[in-house]
Amino acid sequence: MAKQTSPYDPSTEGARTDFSDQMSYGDYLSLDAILTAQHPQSDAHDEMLFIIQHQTSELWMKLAIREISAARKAIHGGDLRPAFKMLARVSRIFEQLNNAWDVLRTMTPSDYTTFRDALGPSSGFQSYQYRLIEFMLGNRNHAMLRPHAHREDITEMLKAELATPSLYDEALCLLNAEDGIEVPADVLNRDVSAPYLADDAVIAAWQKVYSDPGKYWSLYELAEKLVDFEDYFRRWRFNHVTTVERVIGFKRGTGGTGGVSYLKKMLEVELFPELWRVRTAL
Ligand code: HEM
Ligand SMILES: N[C@@H](CC(=O)c1ccccc1NC=O)C(=O)O
Repeated sequence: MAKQTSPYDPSTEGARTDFSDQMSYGDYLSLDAILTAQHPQSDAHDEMLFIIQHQTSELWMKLAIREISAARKAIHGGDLRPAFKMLARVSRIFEQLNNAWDVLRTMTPSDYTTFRDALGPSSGFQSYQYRLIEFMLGNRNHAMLRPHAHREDITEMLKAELATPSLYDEALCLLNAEDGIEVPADVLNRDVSAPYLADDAVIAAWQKVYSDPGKYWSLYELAEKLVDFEDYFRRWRFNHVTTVERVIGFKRGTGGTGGVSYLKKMLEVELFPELWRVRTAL
């Protein structure tokens, strides 16, 4: 007969068990707030998946914003090593977001239509953290402020970002600070709130860096970190549009856009245009 053993009790080796007046795991992480923040608008089984997918994406975006903001500050101060670490982390965050589409893809059009109407006019198009990330990276379109007009605090925050040099503006400023490399004054002194337009002289400046990586190693590494990040960002956009086509076909979006047609147009956006164009010149 098998010997009867009682379940192991971790408190015998000192595991703490009394949190009546000490901070516990749930206290530290505010789990009561997070785990009671799911409010499905229907009885559909898949709506919880949809909500948690978006909430976790917003949490990762919160971290990405913090890292991009700190990286931009470090680049501004010429302190590249911490900036590299933070940009590498942002790429990994987007890799995480890219992998998360695999979970959402388990939701079929039949599943989604059971609760799509309950979403009303709400849409990811109104994600202010997503818009902030786009603005920080330099994709600055004032029309994207409009869905936030009903929230003065968010509008102010997004407008403040539009008035701040983007991550790429800071990279170009550093590029210009390098001996023997020049970025045109009209690029450096541009209206930072306007969309960035590719410039041939900036391609030439990056070309110097890529033609002699040993001499310009820090700028070379910075450029590659930015390209790496844009690569992951493009993959996020592509995964999104492919999932959308798979789930709603060519229906209009709840946000009012053409849906897939709008998202395909967004695939054309280039964040760091000269870093892609310089490759043709090498
Ligand atoms: C079945 C899943 C999804 C569908 C069918 C869907 C559909 C759409 C559509 C049609 C748009 C265009 C705007 C509109 O008219 O509504 C859009 C935009 C957007 N969605 Fe989704 N989406 C899905 C999942 C997600 C997820 C998981 C996220 C992550 C946060 C997300 C974030 C966004 C963002 C940020 C935009 C604005 C993109 C831009 O302006 O470039 N969506 N989505
Ligand atoms: N735009 C989607 C709805 C949607 O996906 C959505 C709705 C509310 C909150 C987040 C969403 N995700 C991305 O747009 C649709 O047209 O079905």
